[in-house]
Amino acid sequence: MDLTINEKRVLASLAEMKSADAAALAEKLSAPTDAVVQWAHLCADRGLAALEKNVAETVVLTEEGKKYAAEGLPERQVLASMQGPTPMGELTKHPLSKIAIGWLRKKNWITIDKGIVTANENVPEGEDEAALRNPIAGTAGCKELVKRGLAEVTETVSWNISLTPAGAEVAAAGLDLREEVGTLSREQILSGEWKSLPLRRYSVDKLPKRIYGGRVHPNQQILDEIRALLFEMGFTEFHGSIVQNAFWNFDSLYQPQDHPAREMQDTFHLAEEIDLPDGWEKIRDIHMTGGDTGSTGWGGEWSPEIARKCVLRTHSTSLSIQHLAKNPNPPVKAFSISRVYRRETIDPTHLPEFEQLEGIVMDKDLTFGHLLGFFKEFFGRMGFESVRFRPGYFPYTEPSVEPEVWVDGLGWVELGGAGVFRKEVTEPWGIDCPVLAWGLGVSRVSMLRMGLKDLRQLYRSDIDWIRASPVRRV
Ligand SMILES: N[C@@H](Cc1ccccc1)C(=O)O
Repeated sequence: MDLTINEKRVLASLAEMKSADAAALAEKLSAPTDAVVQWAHLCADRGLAALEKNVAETVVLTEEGKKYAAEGLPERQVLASMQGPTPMGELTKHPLSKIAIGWLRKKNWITIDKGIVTANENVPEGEDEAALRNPIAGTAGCKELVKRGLAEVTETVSWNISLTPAGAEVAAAGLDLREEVGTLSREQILSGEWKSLPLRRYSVDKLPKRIYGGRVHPNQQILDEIRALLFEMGFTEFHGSIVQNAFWNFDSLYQPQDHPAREMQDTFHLAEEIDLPDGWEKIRDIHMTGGDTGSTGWGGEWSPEIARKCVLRTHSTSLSIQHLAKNPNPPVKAFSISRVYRRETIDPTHLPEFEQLEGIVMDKDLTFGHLLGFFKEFFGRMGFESVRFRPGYFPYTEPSVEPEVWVDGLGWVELGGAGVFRKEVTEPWGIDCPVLAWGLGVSRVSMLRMGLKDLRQLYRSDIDWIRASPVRRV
């Protein structure tokens, strides 16, 4: 029989003690009682020991109960305070009257006649009062106290453990009580000593404790995946400052200075200003008259002061146009994953700070069809099978679309905007071939990939969620 060392120790001690209380056995074995009970149960499973469970109830008075044990129950105290027949109005002035009067009536300790309360004669100690003096579990008095919240019953479990005849036999045959060996030394192996050592058995069906190594945050994992995918598709990456002047965030993108997106409630405006780049006059002219692009422009005034004022970038298209201004010659195929900032009321699907995936492709002979084709390919590789396009509007693109992907259970989900940059946007920088451009909400993609209902989860330091959250294909 493959007894563990602990089972053997239990049997050996029982052989001496015959039968023992678990606590006594625990003391003899210098082990916690719980552990000893567990080992005894293992012996019992093999038919070598028998356990008898005893549940003892003990009654403990609550704080309130202790107080009444010293001062008497409220009804007893109020009764004692009465000197002859008392008007009810008078009696209710006693601080304990609220509790006491009900009990006085129920116990029939008083008689009330026309508002006058008279104490009855012969009011002996009740079972509850006796229990208050001497609480004995199980008595009617104690039950009453428990009901009134004056006492609590706790259960203590004790075990009596004894050897069965089979156990006695095993013990009598002799038990090897040497410590089991968990690791073998080189010497023990070479000398052959290992053959006679009591080796600890491995339990192969026990699960080990889970160890959590470090991991990349699931949201970052998705961002990394998107970057890798775009590099694979031949894109380069661009970066830029979070703080932009209105010129790059709005004006260079042919967004009129009175455009609602530029209002206080939509944008974080800063006190700083940044000077306009060389060639800014062209942008002014385009806004006012169309310059020499053939456009009519927006008309009206255009203020360089307004254009200098800084904002937290509201979209990464502000970086795209700067990348193009620096690289006006084809081909350009570049992307950026950047945080952008908008004044949003925080809710499960809106945050004032979120990531955008911005992309531009510039080359001779590119068409709108290439843009749609790119999305089919890109989203397909991201795990979204169906993509469709809804007409959209942006001041800087024509035509414009809003790509949507199909998500089972949600339907069509809008992911951002895209289009072909207008000549009002490209011509000032000497760009003369088509530029496909898009900006997508990456957090949306993350939510869909992780099956999240609340965007905020992505930014919470919720270690359990981070450990458990799978990043899956949609
Ligand atoms: N900037 C747009 C997205 C977009 C980018 C480029 C072209 C067209 C649309 C947005 O933030 O929603």
